Amino acid sequence: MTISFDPNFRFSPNEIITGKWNGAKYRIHRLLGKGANGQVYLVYQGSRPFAMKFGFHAVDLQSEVNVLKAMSRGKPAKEHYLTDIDDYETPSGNVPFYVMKYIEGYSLNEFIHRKQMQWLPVIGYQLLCRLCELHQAGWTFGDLKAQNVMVTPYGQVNLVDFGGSVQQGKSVRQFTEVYDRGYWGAGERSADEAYDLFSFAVLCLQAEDPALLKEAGQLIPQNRTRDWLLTKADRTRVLAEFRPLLKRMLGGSVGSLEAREEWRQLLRASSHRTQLRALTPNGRSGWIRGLFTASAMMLCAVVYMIVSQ
Ligand SMILES: Nc1ncnc2c1ncn2[C@@H]1O[C@H](COP(=O)(O)OP(=O)(O)OP(=O)(O)O)[C@@H](O)[C@H]1O
Repeated sequence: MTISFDPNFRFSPNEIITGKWNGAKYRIHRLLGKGANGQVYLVYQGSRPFAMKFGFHAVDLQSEVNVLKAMSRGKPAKEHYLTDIDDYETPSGNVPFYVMKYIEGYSLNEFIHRKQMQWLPVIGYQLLCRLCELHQAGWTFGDLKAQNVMVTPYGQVNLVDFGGSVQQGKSVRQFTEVYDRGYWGAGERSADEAYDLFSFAVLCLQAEDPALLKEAGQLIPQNRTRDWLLTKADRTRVLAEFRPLLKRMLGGSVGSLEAREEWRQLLRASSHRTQLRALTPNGRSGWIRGLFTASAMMLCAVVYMIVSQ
């Protein structure tokens, strides 16, 4: 019998989880995060780290597994994000879980806080790449928000929590209000590329202006409009060059492949300008200028590597 997992229950460090059907053993290390759908732990199999998600409800966990399986199709086994699906047997019944690649890093908000805002265009590009992969496979991510975007210490971007993902053409079933097109009266809650791109644009605006989430959450329904977001887009600084594209995403008039390509071009052009600025003498004193030049050159090197992949 499969049981619902009690949200207040916690596994202890060093507890061994043995899968009922596949027999794989994992050692619990620590809780990585918890949310509406389940708990995610960092576990080890020998010395290899993995992330293990226990679902509060088998049906929700199953739909996440379906997306992850679809995303792995056609890829070599070593590239699969999903590595095991099983049940954990307890005296009161089975608790379903799945095991995935452990993403060592920070959520988008934490990363920006640590690594500074100039990385935002690079992160944006990689996030668009992840969304394109999903869209090309026929899915919509659905619940795109800063907590569901993980950035590794080397600036690589991954999506986590596919609980809100649905096949294109269906209705979006899990969303977070401020990122939701419907909340802004800007379109249906239907799963399409434009739905994710709208959330992507809001996410970018929020990354530049963290107060946006609170302000937006307090708006009365009549004031929740696309125009309100467009005004915010006009105030972007780090993403100033990306404004027209962000506005088209808010307007639903661009597809994800086109957006990714345009973002790539803009990123490349803005990195050239950063490089020129870093190499041009200015009023900064010696060591400050050295630091500035070094960090600008590192950013440009990363951009070069990413856009030429
Ligand atoms: N593969 C992973 N590697 C590292 N950390 C992860 C991984 N998957 C999830 N996490 C962490 O666990 C947290 C909770 O996971 P997840 O978002 O899947 O749970 P949830 O119950 O579906 O949450 P929500 O209520 O937001 O839908 C994430 O925010 C992230 O910090």
